Amino acid sequence: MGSDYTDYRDPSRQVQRKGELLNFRTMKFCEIPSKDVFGRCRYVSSFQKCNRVGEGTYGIVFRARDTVSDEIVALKKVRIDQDIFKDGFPISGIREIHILKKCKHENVVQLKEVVVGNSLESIFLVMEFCEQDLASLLDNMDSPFTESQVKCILIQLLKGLKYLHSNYIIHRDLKVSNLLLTDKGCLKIADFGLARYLGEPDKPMTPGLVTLWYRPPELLFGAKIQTTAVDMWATGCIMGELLTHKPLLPGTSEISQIELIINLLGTPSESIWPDFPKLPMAQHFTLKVQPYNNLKIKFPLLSAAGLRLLNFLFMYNPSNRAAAEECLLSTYFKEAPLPCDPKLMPTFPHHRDIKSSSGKNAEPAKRSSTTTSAANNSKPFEAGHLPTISDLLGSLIKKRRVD
Ligand SMILES: Nc1ncnc2c1ncn2[C@@H]1O[C@H](COP(=O)(O)OP(=O)(O)OP(=O)(O)O)[C@@H](O)[C@H]1O
Repeated sequence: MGSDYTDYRDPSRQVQRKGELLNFRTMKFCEIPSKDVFGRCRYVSSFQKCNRVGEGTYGIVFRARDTVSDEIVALKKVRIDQDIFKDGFPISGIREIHILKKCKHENVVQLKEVVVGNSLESIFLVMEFCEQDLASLLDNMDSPFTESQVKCILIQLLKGLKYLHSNYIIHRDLKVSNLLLTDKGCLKIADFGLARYLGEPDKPMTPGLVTLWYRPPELLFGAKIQTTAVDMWATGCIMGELLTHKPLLPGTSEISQIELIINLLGTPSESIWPDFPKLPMAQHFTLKVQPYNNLKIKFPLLSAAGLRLLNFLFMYNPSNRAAAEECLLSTYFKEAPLPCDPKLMPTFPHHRDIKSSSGKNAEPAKRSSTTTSAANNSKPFEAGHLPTISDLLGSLIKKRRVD
């Protein structure tokens, strides 16, 4: 390695050199291994914005056309604001790039490239385009999914999760709006802004991250360590939502979320969950006593195998909760009605084709990227030196440190 590993805190050395990255744990520069260099980023002006398809906490997503290849893609503008370095790790956008770059599975949304606008903060993820997300689909469907469609969706979700978990990636924000569906019936897990590698970082993870309705009891009771079981609880909530066509546990606060869980599954106890009394919040709450598991009442039409699967996903003790691989072996997927083939999933009307609010649908995406105040304050990239992803990450980290 040719890097001199100079300490970042040396004031004469605070500029990242080409091909280097600041390791923010050691605060030293290190050379980027060639396998991790993604190539030069294109400008976002190579894309023509068609319409906005979604907006989440961390970014706006557009349907766009690659003017070079003519391909339709999803362009997610990464929102770069105050949350950099929050809980000791760079912003969600950087996490998302880092993790998605490593993922290659048909049930995980594919990151094609990262493109840049006129400023350092203007960064876009170019992803394969998916015509639907399950949240807007559920909101707009006249009749619920059939059970065989639900099974088809669940199997794909579980395959995607099996891949992620076997690669030590925890998604941490599974919910219907983060599950995309192509017109070919292929489900893709998206939005890796909160994803983490299992066991990383060393310090405890923030417990309040997973969206409330999908948040598992261990996080509600303040567990600091998160495992892949977090995603499996969310999978149980998604299974319930797909079957009943409405959110299963729509709590309005952490307390009401805990109450809804207890109403459905009974009160947790040390006998079924030995670590429970040790959790920080377990000592603060006096829990309502509810001795019954009401899953069978909530899902009267679900087969015994379906109920077994749901119960396995809803184990209070995260160590006993079903793993994705185990769920895929469930009898539920082998009994009638059998899961439909993804190719036979119906094509649903496209509900998200909202016209861009500016009314300038065919404007190049670059236009919108230059209107943010952050963009206006920033130095444009020099012509002839398009950054690499590593340059971008390094610049962002440096900027925030200096700020
Ligand atoms: N690849 C894609 N193809 C089509 N639509 C997409 C794609 N990625 C995201 N979307 C749409 O944009 C919405 C928001 O995207 P995403 O969840 O990645 O953003 P976010 O800011 O991280 O959201 P959240 O608030 O859930 O954290 C999704 O619900 C979906 O409707």
